[in-house]
Amino acid sequence: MKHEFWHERWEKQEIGFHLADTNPALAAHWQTIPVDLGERVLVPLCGKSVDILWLLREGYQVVGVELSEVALDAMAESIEETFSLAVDKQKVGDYILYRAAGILLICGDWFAMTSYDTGPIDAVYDRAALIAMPEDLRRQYSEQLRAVAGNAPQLLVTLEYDQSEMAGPPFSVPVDQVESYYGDVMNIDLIADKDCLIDEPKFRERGLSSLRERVVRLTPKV
Ligand SMILES: C[S@@+](CC[C@H](N)C(=O)[O-])C[C@H]1O[C@@H](n2cnc3c(N)ncnc32)[C@H](O)[C@@H]1O
Repeated sequence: MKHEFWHERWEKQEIGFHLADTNPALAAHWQTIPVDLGERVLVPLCGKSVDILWLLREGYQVVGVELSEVALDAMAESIEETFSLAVDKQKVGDYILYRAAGILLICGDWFAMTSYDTGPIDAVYDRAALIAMPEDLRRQYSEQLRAVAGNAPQLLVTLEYDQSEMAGPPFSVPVDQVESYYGDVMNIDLIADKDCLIDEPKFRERGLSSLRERVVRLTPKV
């Protein structure tokens, strides 16, 4: 997707993907990810996800990457309110960095990011990031994730539906596609699979006849 598409979503607040509450899949399954408290969790394409607040509350450090300054201004405000701390915002090179103890939010293009920008990553939480990418960008997204986070374990929430019934985003990304992106170096375990069309009237209105949410755990092959 062009950057303009996402900037416009945030300017117009057309952000149907944003959840007011912690994603139940994160709360239910994060403990199955081999990462210790205090370690650094990367949240690519983070928007203003309240899942970041959950990870911080649990005791992890968080690195978020997001294109939209509107989103990260809102994220920084929630962090300040929730944890009563000041988030420092500074333009550094091509990025705007938001920093506080244990928190780094990078405003910039994911595809330009390096591991030098993010620092070392111990685990990844991908909700609505891989599935926000059209098919022609998905491999590049996964290669970028591997470049930035190496083989860090990952909790990935994906959706599967008949792509001919609805144009994304979100796009349908079946588990075998996840396997094709990461399976050479990661074990791919399907840890939850639910029919979620009943909870998603807006997708029913967009023409979907079936929608499954799949939670996938990726751990490095030894
Ligand atoms: C579907 S939203 C998901 C946001 C968040 N993960 C959540 O669960 O609410 C995708 C996000 O990716 C951001 N994004 C899209 N392309 C990007 C890029 N190239 N670099 C950084 N962020 C990007 C968009 O601005 C948008 O906030």
